[in-house]
Amino acid sequence: MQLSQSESSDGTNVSLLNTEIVHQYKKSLNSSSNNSTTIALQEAWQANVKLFNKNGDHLIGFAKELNSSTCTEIESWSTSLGELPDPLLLFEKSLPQCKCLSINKNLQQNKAVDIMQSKCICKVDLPTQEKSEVSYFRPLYSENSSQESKSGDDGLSKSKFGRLKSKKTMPTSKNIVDTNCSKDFNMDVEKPLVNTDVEVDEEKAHKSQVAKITFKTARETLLASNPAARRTLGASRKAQAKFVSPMIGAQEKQEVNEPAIIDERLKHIDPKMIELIESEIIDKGSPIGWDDIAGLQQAKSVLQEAVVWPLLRPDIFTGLRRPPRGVLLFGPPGTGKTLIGRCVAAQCRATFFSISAASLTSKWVGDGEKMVRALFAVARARQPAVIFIDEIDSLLSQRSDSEHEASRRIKTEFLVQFDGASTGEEDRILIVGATNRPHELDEAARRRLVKRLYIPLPDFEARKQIISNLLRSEQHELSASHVADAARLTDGYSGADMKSLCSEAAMGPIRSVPLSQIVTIDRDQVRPVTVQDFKIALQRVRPSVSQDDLGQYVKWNNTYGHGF
Ligand SMILES: Nc1ncnc2c1ncn2[C@@H]1O[C@H](COP(=O)(O)OP(=O)(O)OP(=O)(O)O)[C@@H](O)[C@H]1O
Repeated sequence: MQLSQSESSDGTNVSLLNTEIVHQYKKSLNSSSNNSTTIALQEAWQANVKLFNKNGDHLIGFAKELNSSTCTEIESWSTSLGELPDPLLLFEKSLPQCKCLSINKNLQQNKAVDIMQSKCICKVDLPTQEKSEVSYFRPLYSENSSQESKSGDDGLSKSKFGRLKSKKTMPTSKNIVDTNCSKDFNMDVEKPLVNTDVEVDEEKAHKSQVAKITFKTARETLLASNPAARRTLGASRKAQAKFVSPMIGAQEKQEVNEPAIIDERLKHIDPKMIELIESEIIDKGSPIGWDDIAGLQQAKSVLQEAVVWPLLRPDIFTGLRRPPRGVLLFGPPGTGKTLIGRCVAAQCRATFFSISAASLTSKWVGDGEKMVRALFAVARARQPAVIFIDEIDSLLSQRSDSEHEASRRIKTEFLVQFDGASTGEEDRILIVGATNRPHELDEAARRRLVKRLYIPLPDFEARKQIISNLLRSEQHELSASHVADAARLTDGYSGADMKSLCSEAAMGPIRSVPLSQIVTIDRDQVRPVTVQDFKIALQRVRPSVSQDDLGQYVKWNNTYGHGF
């Protein structure tokens, strides 16, 4: 994504404060589907917020001066603008005001010029240190900007406030260059102010003040804090260019520790795939702790011992203590398998890659194989890493005659990569497979997923904990014994069912609000969740797992499971 469309010959990014850019920036921010880009854009946003807000008062004052004698709407406009935290809105609103129709009318009567000359608040000179921060403020799209810059003074002496005479519409990339506006904005603020001519002096001070408000693109912001990212951003990047993660934290870490290895491992990987993995597959949700997972004590302690400690201390878990590289979590749906995967990754301070096996064959049709290769390559570059494969049965199921050729190839590639990751002594990659259909896994998968842990339905204590945890963020009237009653009545419910139950109960207070008040009611006036709400919810939310299914899991666990 390219935000800045022009660079001056000396490499300085130049930009013009206009709605075109504001719009473009905003659009990029909203439409960015790529996490790395979004972060970079947000960095740019933050940088600009500071700049814009710092100068917001000045802009408002300036526009107010422009309008004060004529425009009746200016008072309410400036009042609301004064508190405006959003710099883009500020500019969207303030720039058109400078082109106020009534000003134009008054200009013809020479009134506005008088006002500006006598009252302009921009006479304040800048402290020397601040001047050095001031950057160019000239048309982004003008190829002749340097020329125009030279002629800027002339233009100004002819018509100091010529921009007010420009077209009523906001400048576009095309008309900016043609109007006096471009001359006015076209100033070299590093030139010393000339004190002999008071008018010119004021004018320059005014322009310096305005010129301080410089739009920073995402690229500029990112490069300022992370110069190495230059290699990954912008048009100069070739398809086979070395990958340098645009993530600022990760970048520093990689640069310092092992840049050569990372680049080497990703050399033959399609950069688009890497970007896709970075944005869609790496889970960046809030970290999960063991206490966030109710019950499942045995599974948790096995994982702690067999996986977390070894990943944290690879130096002492060697030889016979070498950890398994593959873990299988099996059990009914909604029992916390994904939660466990995320928790393990968080505890190991590992990058968590989460992918559904089904999406390899459907979402990335034709590219599944490449995606598997890229996934493991990125995981190697970002290790320690936990690769969580949901519905792993659909990837590693028993072979059948009807098996599609593409699926077979993905499966083969997966096993090759898996073996590569488990034999590499230095690699700290854990593959966690999750499935609701363990009996469909083939022998090759079973052999590789060494630790096979049954994740059953939550027991009474776990259900109590789930209800308590979920109610913590709600206003409610349930005592400990009420929670216990609800837990007793939910035998056979999965963790996900428990969550649905609590959500349903939490809707009770909302449903009791009269329809006419639903939009206006104060949050504090909504009544707390009651026992009665839970009773109603229990009639509506039923368990999703059948007893027959449970029997199958227990049987498979007895045969292949870890056996706790
Ligand atoms: N043991 C648990 N403790 C706390 N919450 C749980 C637990 N199990 C399930 N939940 C709740 O259920 C939701 C779904 O859990 P999760 O996605 O981990 O289940 P899953 O076993 O991976 O399901 P599936 O097999 O359908 O992918 C969680 O977001 C959480 O709110």
